[in-house]
Amino acid sequence: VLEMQLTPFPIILRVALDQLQEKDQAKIFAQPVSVTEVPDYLDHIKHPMDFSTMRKRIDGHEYQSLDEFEEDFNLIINNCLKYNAKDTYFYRAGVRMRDHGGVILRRTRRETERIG
Ligand SMILES: CCOC(=O)c1ccc2c(c1)NC(=O)[C@@H](C)N2
Repeated sequence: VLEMQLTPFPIILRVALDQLQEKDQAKIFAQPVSVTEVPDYLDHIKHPMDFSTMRKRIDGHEYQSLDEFEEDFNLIINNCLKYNAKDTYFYRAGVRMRDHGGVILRRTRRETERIG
């Protein structure tokens, strides 16, 4: 039986975002990369993204689907893997977040669309 999720969509996204941020204990993905700390960041990264911006987009009802939410998550990861050299702490944190995020987002998608 096709069973759609009864939980409001913004709640589902906030729970997923909280689960992603649990995997960012160092909070390196929590806020926009500081252009004072990293002056050349915006020369390389044309579409910055971070978890606080994603939270604002949830509150502003800017995500119409889980795909759109995942698109911003993938932006965080791909920006990180692009800007940081492979032998850096940041790059390795990006790889780990990509892997953790995949598990969390797959579970969220499965729980949202239940076909019983
Ligand atoms: C206080 C100094 O902070 C940083 O240099 C810094 C802080 C956070 C960062 C970052 C750099 N680079 C990044 O690519 C993303 C993952 N986060």
